[in-house]
Amino acid sequence: DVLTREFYEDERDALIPFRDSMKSGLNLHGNWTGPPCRNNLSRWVGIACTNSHITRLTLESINLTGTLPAGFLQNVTFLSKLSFQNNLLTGNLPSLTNLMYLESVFLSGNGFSGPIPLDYINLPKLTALELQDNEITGTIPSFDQNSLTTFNVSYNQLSGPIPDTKVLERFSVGSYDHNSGLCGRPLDIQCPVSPPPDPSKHKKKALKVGIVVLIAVATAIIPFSVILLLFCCHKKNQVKEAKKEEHSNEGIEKKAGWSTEDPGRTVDLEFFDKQKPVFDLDELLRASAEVLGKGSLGTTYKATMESGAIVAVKRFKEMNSLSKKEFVQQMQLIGNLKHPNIVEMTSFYYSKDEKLVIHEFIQDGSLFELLHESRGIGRIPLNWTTRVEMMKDVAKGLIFLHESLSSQKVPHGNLKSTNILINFSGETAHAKLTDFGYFPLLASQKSKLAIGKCPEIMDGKKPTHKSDVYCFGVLLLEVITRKVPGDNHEDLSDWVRGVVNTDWSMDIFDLEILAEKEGHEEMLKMAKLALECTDIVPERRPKMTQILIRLEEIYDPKISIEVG
Ligand SMILES: Nc1ncnc2c1ncn2[C@@H]1O[C@H](COP(=O)(O)OP(=O)(O)OP(=O)(O)O)[C@@H](O)[C@H]1O
Repeated sequence: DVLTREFYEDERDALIPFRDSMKSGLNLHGNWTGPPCRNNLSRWVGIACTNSHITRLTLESINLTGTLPAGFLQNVTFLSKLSFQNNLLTGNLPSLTNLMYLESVFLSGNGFSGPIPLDYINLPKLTALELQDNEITGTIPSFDQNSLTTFNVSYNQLSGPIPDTKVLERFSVGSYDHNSGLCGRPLDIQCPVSPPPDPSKHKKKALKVGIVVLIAVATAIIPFSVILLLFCCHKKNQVKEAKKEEHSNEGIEKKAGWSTEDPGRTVDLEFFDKQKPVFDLDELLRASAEVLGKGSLGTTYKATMESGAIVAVKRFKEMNSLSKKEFVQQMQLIGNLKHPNIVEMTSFYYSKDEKLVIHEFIQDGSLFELLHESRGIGRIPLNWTTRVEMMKDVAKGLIFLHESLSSQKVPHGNLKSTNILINFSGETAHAKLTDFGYFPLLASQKSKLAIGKCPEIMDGKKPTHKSDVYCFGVLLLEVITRKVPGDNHEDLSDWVRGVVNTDWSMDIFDLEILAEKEGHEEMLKMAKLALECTDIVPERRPKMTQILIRLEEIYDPKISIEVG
C-alpha cells in the first residue's frame, strides 16, 4: 500500500548517499539495491528489519572508509541499533536527531574527530554508547538518560570535567581513561578549582596543563627510550596515518614503533623455536609496518624487517590490566600448538603497556578477502573444489584444537573468515586457523571486547567446541552463498532456513559456483550440513570429526575426477 511504500522509500533514499559515498570491503553499491526490507528479512547486507522498517544498521570491521554524509540517518526513523565499529571512518560523528527508538550506538575504533553531538543526550532510549578509540575532542555532554548502561569514551582527545550526572557516575575509569584532558571522578585527575569563565583563558589553562604533562612525561622517559617518547606523542597519528596509507595504497612503508618500556632491554621476544630465532626485538622495532586490519582485539601489521624477513604482528589493545603470568601462560599454550592447518606463532612480547604476538605471515590473505574483496577485475574466482578443500582444512585445524592432547582441547572461540588465512601453492589453496584461544585473557580482566558470535557466546557464556561448530556452520554458509554474515550470525542461518522452508531452490548459492556444471547436489548437501551445525541447541550440533567425514563424503576429489 501507499503508506508502506512511502516509508520504505524514505528509509531507502536516506541510505543511498551513504552507500554511494563510502568505500568498504563489501560491495555496498552492488548489494544495496531494491527494497531494503521484505517480510522482515533484509536483502541488504548489514541491515535488519522489523515490520518492514530498517531497525539495525551494522557494518563492522569491513574497512568502511570515508566521511558520513550529513544527516543521512534522519529518516531511518525506526533505527534501534547503529554499529560502525572497527572501521576507518573520519570526520564528525553522525547526527542522531529524531531517532527516538535508538538504543545502541557503537562507533568505536574509527578515526572520528570533532565533538560529541549534543543531540546524543536527547536519545530517550539510549542504553549503550561506545565511542572509544577515535580522535574525538571537546567535552562530554551531560548524559542523564537512566537507560544508559554501557558507556565508553576512552582513547580519545576529550577534555574538561566529566559531568557529575548520576548516570555518568555509574561508569568506571575504563570508560574515560586515555583522553588528553579529562578530569574529575572517576579519574584520578582533579579539575582546576574554579573553571575559568572565559573560553579563551580556558584554552590557555588547558594548554598549560598539557605542557606540564608533556614535560613530566618527557623528563621521565627521555633517558629510557626515544622510541617510547615517539610512541606516546604520535601513537594516534601513526594509526591514522597507517589507516590512510592502507587505503590510498601509496607509501605504505613506515617504522613500526611499537612501544617497549624496557630501558635496559632486559626483556626480549619470547621465541617458541629457540633453535632458530630469526630476529630480535631491536630488529622488530626497526621494521617497516603496514596495517593489515583492525580487529576486535587490536590491530595486525605486516612487518618487514631489514633482513627482508616478513612477519605478522598483532598488537593487543585494552589489555593493560593483564598480568605477565597470565599472558605468558596462555601464549605458551597457544604458541606450542603446531599443525599444518594452524598459523604458526613464532614469538610474543609482554610489557605493561604493550602486548605483541608475532605469527608467520600468510601471503594470500584471508578467506574473507578471497570471498568478498577484490571483486571485479583482479578477483581470483574460487571454484567449488577450492572452497570445499579449504573447509576441510578448517575442519582439520579445529579437530586438532578440539581433540589432540597437546592442545588441551582448546576451543577456537573466534572462528570467522578473517581468521582463516590462505596460502596458494599453484592451484591448491591451504587454509590455516589463527586468533584462537584468546578468550581466557579477555575473561580474566572482564573485558567488554566480544569475540565469537554464536548464540551462547552472545548470551555471555564461554566458547566451547559446540560454539565453534556453530561458527563453522556459518562459515559453510558464507562459503556457499558468498554473503557476509551480519552482526549476528543468526541472520544468515535464519535467512538460509527461510529459503529452505519456503521455496527451496538454488537461489541461495553464489552464482560463481552455480555456474559450474557439476557439484549442485554437493552444494545442497553442504547447505544441509551447515544447517545442522547452526542448530540452536548446542547438543544437537555434530562433532568436528563427524563433520569432516561428512565433508569427505560430500566431496571426494578422486571420485569426482573419475566421474568427470
Ligand atoms: N599471520 C597473518 N598473515 C597475514 N595476514 C594476517 C595474519 N594475521 C591476521 N591477518 C590479517 O590481518 C587482518 C586483521 O586481523 P585481526 O586478527 O587483527 O582482525 P580480525 O581477524 O578482523 O578480528 P579479530 O581481532 O576479532 O580476530 C585480517 O584481515 C587478517 O586476515
